Amino acid sequence: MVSVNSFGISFDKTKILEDINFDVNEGEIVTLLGQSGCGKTTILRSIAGLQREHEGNICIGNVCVSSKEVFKKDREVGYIFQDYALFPHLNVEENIAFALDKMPKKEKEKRVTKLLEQFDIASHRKKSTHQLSGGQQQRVAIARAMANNPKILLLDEPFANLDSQLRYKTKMWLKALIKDLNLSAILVTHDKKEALSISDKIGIIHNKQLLQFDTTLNIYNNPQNYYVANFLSELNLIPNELIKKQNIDINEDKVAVIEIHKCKITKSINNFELKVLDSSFCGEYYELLVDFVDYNCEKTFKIIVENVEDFCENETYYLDIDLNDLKIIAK
Ligand SMILES: Nc1ncnc2c1ncn2[C@@H]1O[C@H](COP(=O)(O)OP(=O)(O)OP(=O)(O)O)[C@@H](O)[C@H]1O
Repeated sequence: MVSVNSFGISFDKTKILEDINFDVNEGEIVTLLGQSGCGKTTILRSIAGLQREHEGNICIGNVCVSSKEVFKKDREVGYIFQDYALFPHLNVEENIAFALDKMPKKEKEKRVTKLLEQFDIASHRKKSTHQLSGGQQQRVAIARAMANNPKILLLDEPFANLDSQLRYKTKMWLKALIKDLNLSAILVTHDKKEALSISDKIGIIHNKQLLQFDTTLNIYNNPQNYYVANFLSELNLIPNELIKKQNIDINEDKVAVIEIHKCKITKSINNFELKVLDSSFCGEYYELLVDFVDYNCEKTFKIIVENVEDFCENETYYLDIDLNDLKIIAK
């Protein structure tokens, strides 16, 4: 288990993160989500012991690993870097063996062979890393991270360099590996779909803080505020004045949101009069960009339709929604 307690960090006197608290249990995949530069990698680096100057403490099992006296071998951490960080001057098997530098030679050879087979890269063992595809490089990086049988796996954007098909396959394969070995895994990504599909729990980082940390379903269904909700779903925002016209209570601290896929467009008259501003082709569907007549949307309001020929910019349409699908949440 990993336990991050009252963690905070500053660089050049600028606070990057403050009072971050979360736990990752065995067999659990936790994803940290947040905008670029919010501090996700910094948290991973601190857990791996690569960033020792920080506030608070980080414990792995019963050992508090923030102190300078604890060496990397005691941390039992495998780290898969965003760009894989393979050594270009070493071949595949040497890259993996590098993680086992203190092991006796015979034992090391056996372990490397086992890892090459386990991660399906045995036929590439003598290749240099630049002769490998992105997916193969990723497997070498994972094999190297797993070489010392870590209990904790840290993954920084591990699927970023893979095409969508390989990304999906690798994600499912990695999830099974983490569950089989009962590892505690922490994943960093920008991709909300990826986070939702692989994680047991999600933490959203914003403005130096961990805004919300919860199980994937809880955080998706009960977002604490608009930032969290908008990070995890494709949402439309309905102006508060229009909501009040439906006799729904809403104050200035709150906003009314609805998932885009729950919004339809109709010609039947209701209070949500719309004008179509633009449309764009998205492959299997079109996206209509609309706005309310007399009420300005703060954000772009999108509606998915199968066909754009039925809609023209100068005609009046109405938003068709089930009011039960509306969520009133904090701003
Ligand atoms: N060693 C360092 N010295 C100074 N500033 C640093 C250092 N490491 C990180 N930072 C700064 O801390 C902030 C957080 O960086 P970090 O890499 O953790 O963000 P991130 O959320 O992982 O970003 P991304 O999603 O773009 O990878 C950034 O502003 C970065 O410039």
